[in-house]
Amino acid sequence: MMRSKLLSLVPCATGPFRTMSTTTKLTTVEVNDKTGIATLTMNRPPVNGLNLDLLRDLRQSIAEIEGNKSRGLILTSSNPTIFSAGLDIMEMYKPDKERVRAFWTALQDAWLALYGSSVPTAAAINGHSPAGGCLLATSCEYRVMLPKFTIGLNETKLGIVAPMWFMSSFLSVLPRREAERALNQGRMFTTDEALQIGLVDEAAGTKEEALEKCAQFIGTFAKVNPIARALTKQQFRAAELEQLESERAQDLEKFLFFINQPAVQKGLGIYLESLKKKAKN
Ligand SMILES: CCCCC/C=C\CCCC/C=C/C(=O)SCCNC(=O)CCNC(=O)[C@H](O)C(C)(C)COP(=O)(O)OP(=O)(O)OC[C@H]1O[C@@H](n2cnc3c(N)ncnc32)[C@H](O)[C@@H]1OP(=O)(O)O
Repeated sequence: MMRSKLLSLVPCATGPFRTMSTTTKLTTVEVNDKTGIATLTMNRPPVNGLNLDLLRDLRQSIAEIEGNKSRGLILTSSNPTIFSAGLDIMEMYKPDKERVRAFWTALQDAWLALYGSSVPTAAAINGHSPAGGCLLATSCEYRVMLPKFTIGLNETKLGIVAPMWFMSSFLSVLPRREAERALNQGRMFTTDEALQIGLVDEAAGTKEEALEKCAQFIGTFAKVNPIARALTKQQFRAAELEQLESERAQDLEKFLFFINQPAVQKGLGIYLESLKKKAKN
């Protein structure tokens, strides 16, 4: 994919300074040349639905951030009210056989890249973050969320099941008892509830403040040897990463089998209709 490079002056909390910015249609990577921190912004209107293209783009941007020696990665959204609406249901509803395989593979790749990233990661959750959106946020090491939005793994409410590795990310943040209950209930947490339970680390009043708090978290590693930090993180996350690596073919087949069940297709169709009806009103 062609990626246009440009230098831009962008305002930020500590004043305007130069950032190196790489833009594709669906994500933007901006590296602050003072802090060395990269901001990875999802930009797929209307709701940052994670489709094949956005997932591939995300993975490519994560690789780029690791390759350009950034000091950290902050994941956020260009949409003022939605971090990500999760997986694009259109990829799973009446799917094309080949595309849906590529879609799930791209999701596995994006998760492996983000959860296993060698750089410190933080999510500035500047909008709603259901299901796959929550997966992205909980794959990061730190979360700062804006008020009056919701976050959680709501899969059971849609009649679908979050795979083991979705649960791994959730479990790396929440105690097992809380994670199990929330997943079984398909519970969406408000910002206040998420803060209280520890699903997010901090609240912020504005996106700029959220980005600043994420940058402060990444700054806590300034005096830590980066190789020792990266290896320590990878040791913590190795079991979950290796599990998906070694079972990704079976995971794909399980997904395909499940998603092609008539009852699952019917449920997704009804859910899509309800979303569209709500959007019209
Ligand atoms: C044991 C073996 C297991 C194997 C695996 C089996 C199964 C696989 C499970 C996979 C796990 C799934 C993870 C997911 O992420 S599923 C997606 C879940 N996401 C949601 O439930 C969110 C739905 N969306 C919303 O709640 C809202 O849209 C919102 C994000 C809160 C934003 O609200 P608002 O600003 O009011 O926007 P609208 O609702 O009006 O939406 C605008 C248009 O966007 C369409 N939309 C919204 N979300 C999605 C989506 N996720 N996918 C596709 N399209 C979406 C919506 O229909 C509107 O479209 P329209 O303008 O054309 O009407």
